[in-house]
Amino acid sequence: MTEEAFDVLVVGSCMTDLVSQAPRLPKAGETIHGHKFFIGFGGKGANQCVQAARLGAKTAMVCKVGKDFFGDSYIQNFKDNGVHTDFVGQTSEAATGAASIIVNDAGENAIVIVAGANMLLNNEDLQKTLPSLIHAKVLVCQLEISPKTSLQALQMARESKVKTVFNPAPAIPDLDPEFYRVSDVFCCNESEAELLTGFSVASVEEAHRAAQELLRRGCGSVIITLGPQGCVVLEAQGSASKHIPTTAVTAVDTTGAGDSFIGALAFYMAYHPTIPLEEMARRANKVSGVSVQAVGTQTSFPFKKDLPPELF
Ligand SMILES: Nc1ncnc2c1ncn2[C@@H]1O[C@H](COP(=O)(O)OP(=O)(O)OP(=O)(O)O)[C@@H](O)[C@H]1O
Ligand SMILES: [K+]
Repeated sequence: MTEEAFDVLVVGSCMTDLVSQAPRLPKAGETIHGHKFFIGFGGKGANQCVQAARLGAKTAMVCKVGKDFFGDSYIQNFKDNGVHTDFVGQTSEAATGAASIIVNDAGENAIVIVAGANMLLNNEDLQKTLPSLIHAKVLVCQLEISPKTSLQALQMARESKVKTVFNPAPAIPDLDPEFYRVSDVFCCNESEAELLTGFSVASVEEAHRAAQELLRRGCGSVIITLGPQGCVVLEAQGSASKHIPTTAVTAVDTTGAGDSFIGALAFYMAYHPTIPLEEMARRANKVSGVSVQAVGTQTSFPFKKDLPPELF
């Protein structure tokens, strides 16, 4: 067992994106020629971990990949990004998570996600992280692995007084209410907030109302991200939520913006724990605002050296 100290631990998913660009989406039974193909590293957990690492966080990823080519190359990708891979398991029982994506010239897509090895990450894997987990500053979880494993990880962190960030994505309507109680920061986007609360979240005003409802369910604080409108932050019971607007940028590709925001938030919680959550959110807006100005997911995430020093 390793007992090296990691400040940010992410328990979550790894997915290999297999992207084909074609003039149109093929019909059932049809084969067509596309004009471009590329492989991307994705998965919400891995994306968030890579963004935190690029800002300078000492991170470890807790996940499961297949004993296959994509699993090997994902482990190399973590190493290339300075993410520790001590807790990346490889299984021969399932393939590395993959998303086969077809994008047509109108920018529409058709996607098949096979979660594969991600769904095999279990309690036994979490127990191996315990010596490191208890010394971590922040633990981050999402819902692209078994919800049971995510909840267990959040509970373990709570017991060790490690700060928890929970990103309920992709949202499930019947989320176990315990998730709220184990989240120090519950951070979601508009559509996730809508699905979870049943409220419409189409404006800043409506986001304020949804944030109050999510907080009422027991989390420590709530952030709802609002794309070009920044985010809404609600820090504690009885207080008012604040809108944290962001600077207008020319968005090229918003894929991964939410993950960039959460990775940055985890970085600030680990390394600047005394600054107010609103200020962390203001800075995370800036980091994710950079990511929307470049194509791809991890390829668009900024490094510390690309960002203004006042963010650190
Ligand atoms: N057009 C934009 N201009 C500036 N900042 C943006 C823009 N879009 C997103 N952001 C930043 O990224 C953060 C997260 O974006 P968003 O709320 O769209 O998350 P998301 O829906 O999870 O993203 P995605 O699903 O595209 O990864 C926002 O809070 C904001 O700070
Ligand atoms: K992007």
